[in-house]
Amino acid sequence: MAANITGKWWASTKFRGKVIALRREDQSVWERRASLSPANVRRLTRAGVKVIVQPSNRRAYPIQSYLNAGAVIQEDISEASVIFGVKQVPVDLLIPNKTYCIFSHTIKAQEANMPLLDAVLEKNIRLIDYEKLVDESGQRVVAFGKYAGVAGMVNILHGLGLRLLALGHHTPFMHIGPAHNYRNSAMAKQAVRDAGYEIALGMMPKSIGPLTFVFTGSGNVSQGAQEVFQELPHEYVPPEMLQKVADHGVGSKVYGCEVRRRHHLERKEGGGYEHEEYDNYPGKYVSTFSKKIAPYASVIINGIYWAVDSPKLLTLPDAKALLRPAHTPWLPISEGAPALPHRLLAICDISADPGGSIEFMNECTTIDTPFCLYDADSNKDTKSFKGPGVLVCSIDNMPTQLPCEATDFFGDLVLPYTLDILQSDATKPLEEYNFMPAVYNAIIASNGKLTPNFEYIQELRTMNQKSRHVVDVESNEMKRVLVLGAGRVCYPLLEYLHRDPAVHITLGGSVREEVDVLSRGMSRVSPVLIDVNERPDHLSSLVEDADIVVSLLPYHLHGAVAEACIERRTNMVTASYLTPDMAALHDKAVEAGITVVNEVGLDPGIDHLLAMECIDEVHMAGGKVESFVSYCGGLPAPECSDNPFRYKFSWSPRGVLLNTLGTAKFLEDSKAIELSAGGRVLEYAKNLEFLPGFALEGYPNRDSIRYARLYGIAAEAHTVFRGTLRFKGFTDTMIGLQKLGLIDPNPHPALHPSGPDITWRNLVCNLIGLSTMDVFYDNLKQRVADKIGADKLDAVESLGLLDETAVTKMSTPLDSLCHHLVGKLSFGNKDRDVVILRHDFGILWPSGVREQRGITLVEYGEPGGATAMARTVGLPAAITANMVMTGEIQQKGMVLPFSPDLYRPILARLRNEGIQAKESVITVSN
Ligand SMILES: NC(=O)c1ccc[n+]([C@@H]2O[C@H](COP(=O)([O-])OP(=O)(O)OC[C@H]3O[C@@H](n4cnc5c(N)ncnc54)[C@H](O)[C@@H]3O)[C@@H](O)[C@H]2O)c1
Ligand SMILES: N[C@@H](CCCCN[C@@H](CCC(=O)O)C(=O)O)C(=O)O
Repeated sequence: MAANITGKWWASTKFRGKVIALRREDQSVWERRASLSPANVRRLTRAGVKVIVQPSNRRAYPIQSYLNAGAVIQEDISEASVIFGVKQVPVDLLIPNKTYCIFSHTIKAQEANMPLLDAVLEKNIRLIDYEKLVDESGQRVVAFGKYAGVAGMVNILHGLGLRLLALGHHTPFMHIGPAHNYRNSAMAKQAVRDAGYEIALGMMPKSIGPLTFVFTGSGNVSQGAQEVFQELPHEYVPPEMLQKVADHGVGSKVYGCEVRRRHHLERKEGGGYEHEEYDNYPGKYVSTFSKKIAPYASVIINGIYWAVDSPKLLTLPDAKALLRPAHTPWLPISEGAPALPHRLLAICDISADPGGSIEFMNECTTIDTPFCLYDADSNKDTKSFKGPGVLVCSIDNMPTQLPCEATDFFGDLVLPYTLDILQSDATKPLEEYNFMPAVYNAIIASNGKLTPNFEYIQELRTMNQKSRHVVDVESNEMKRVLVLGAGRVCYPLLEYLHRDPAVHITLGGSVREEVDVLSRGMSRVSPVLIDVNERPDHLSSLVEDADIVVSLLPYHLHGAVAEACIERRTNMVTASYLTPDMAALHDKAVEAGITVVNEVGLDPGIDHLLAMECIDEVHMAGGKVESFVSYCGGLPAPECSDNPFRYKFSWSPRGVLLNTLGTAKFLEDSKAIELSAGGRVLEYAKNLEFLPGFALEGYPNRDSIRYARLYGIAAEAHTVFRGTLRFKGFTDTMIGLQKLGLIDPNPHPALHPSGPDITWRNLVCNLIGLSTMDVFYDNLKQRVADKIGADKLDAVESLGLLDETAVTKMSTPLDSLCHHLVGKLSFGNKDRDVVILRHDFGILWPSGVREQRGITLVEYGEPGGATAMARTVGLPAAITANMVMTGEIQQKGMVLPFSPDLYRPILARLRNEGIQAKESVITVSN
């Protein structure tokens, strides 16, 4: 209810003898406001109220003006029964048994202000919070909001000028200063108007295109901001027209768009918006702001009230999608008139809720440092105008930048309630008073207790304390990562995650030595022995204790881990292909609300990221990808390729061998080619010349046609091929072993672990069908040569497969051979590996020009240190895990890294780790 102060209230005798005080603000050096202006004080003193004003040279209204208004200026305010202030009061300055009217910031149980609330209760203070002075419809009746809007808009126009300059453009906004540089809002508006004349005269650079300003909310803040905006030559458009003006509007004015709830909120189920339902059940709604409105905004001025359970306007992943180049080929750009990096240039978050409606605003800026640049790829803020990102201004005390007007505005609103409040004597029971409902409902504490409406604060505190206690006790406020598998690619992942002191890692694996060795030297890595097949209960409890699981187990075990993650609602990351088993868990993962990111290693992984970066860029510029041929290999560096395979194991040996038996599908000149299992892929090997200094060959790897679809090039590409890279000689040797029957994953009676011992020579005799093992050695060699070709005999012999040494029997020929080869083909301490990844794109541009683009990544490992394979698998997986933990990836279910909000930040962070591909371009024809 609005208070009525009409009539000759000042003539009433009931105010005579009352004493109130206006305290000096001490919460911030910028705080120049007061809650009552000299004009307000004059009215009170005329009514016989004694108003004591504490001296302050910082207050914008000089002390003389309060003196002239009849106030008593003195340090000691203890005589007053009611003390008015703006911001929180230091605990030791709270005077017992008084009524205080302030913004206490305690109603959400804000931790920082709980000591203040405790002191209020202890000192028997009656606390009235302006934020809770509301009318019958729940609308706040006293607020500085309008001036937050005015100051915010001036600030963001000032920031926009500086940001555009850093991006290479002088604009009329350069002549607008920060709000506190102006004596009052009229002078600030004059500066805005002057900038507006220049805009109208066509002085905005053409290459930046039209500017659109989106205002969220329609309350005081938004209205204040729009008052300033309207000083520019402008046109308002409805949200549905925003895209059109963002693309094809003119530069001689700016465009405004006021976005109300109904424009972007819709029911999760069934769509539509209903005001009352939303007020009561905000959780039933989603916001389409990030998809339908934000992509067409140059500047967002956020002035909505945001409650914890209501949908966010912009999430962390939204920022990644928005901060990408806009497709505006019609703008006249050149080196001296560069294109903007993306359309969204600046956000003025006047709502200033860290982690709230603008999720990536995680700390308010200040009047001293009003701006930061938020870079979505690194998920970091910098206090700079230069570099990648969107400019954010989120000062939470903007009205104090225009202190006199803010004081006048607020004081006029609060004065009528002051008349009611000044009867208060905190020593007397609340029941003795008949406060007007607005005032009564704003009393948070009285007579040593929270008032009934605010008892929830105590519950909220208990809840907060409990959850903090759980965090403290159980995880020391740490993020808890469970890494499963302590094999060849694990170390760089651990090292990356362990850099964050707030991360604790549990490293689980079935081999004690592996988990112990890797945990050594990293204080926050705890080794745990676990066989995930044998101890599902143990797995489940480890998963329950984790915030995220990274599975670096052999890929056939990921399914069991994913089931445990679904059961325990824990997110998960793997570097492995999304197998049909894993894909089948998608719906369950969505239902459990968890994120499972797959294929974020090297191949699959970095290959996808680089492919998608190029494909999206080509598509954005109107081109087509006609062919995509990609090879990747984890190899020994050439100087370490001293064995018949020219190969050493830098990742799971069994996986390497099994892959030679897999099926493959690819598209070659519009013809789909399918290769059956059992070794056909090796027959398809061919020599490769893209790095002529290396003797490379390659053969098809799995189903490439699936990726044509997933990459979005199925309709335009005639060739899509993904292959495995080896040094020449690998496939010949492997074909030889296949022909001998050694690459066979099925059990063989001679290899039963509890059967009789057998030598490699005898096993080979058996496999090639010799009835006797007692065969003359030269004869055996001849028979082997007949079977596999004479050219492959040396390889078989030098691998010791014709020796009289015992086989470690592992049931199948493949596993027994794998065990044997691990001994022969492992990296020694002085060896190093190399990873080679090559993409060749055939691109057709709209002009008809054809281009051949090569993307090449060559990475060497450190002798005795991390292999290139481990770095290129472990780092993207670790970066992804980190992004899931920070909320940068929020998509639920089985996720692949094909969208820019994933591949851009992962690639950017890999570049920071020194992992960077090179690009070469050849224009082919016209
Ligand atoms: N995307 C890529 O580029 C890429 C590259 C390399 C590896 N990978 C994948 O990453 C994963 C790890 O590869 P790696 O080279 O480190 O493998 P690895 O064989 O060297 O290590 C596997 C680890 O899993 C452990 N393990 C095996 N069975 C287990 C069980 N039942 N319970 C608990 N632990 C068990 C082993 O002891 C070992 O620590 C594999 O799935 C692999 O296919 C992906
Ligand atoms: N194709 C290259 C690089 C392989 C990296 C390992 N990738 C595994 C992933 C298996 C998985 O975990 O799903 C593969 O088998 O290709 C090469 O063979 O040298």
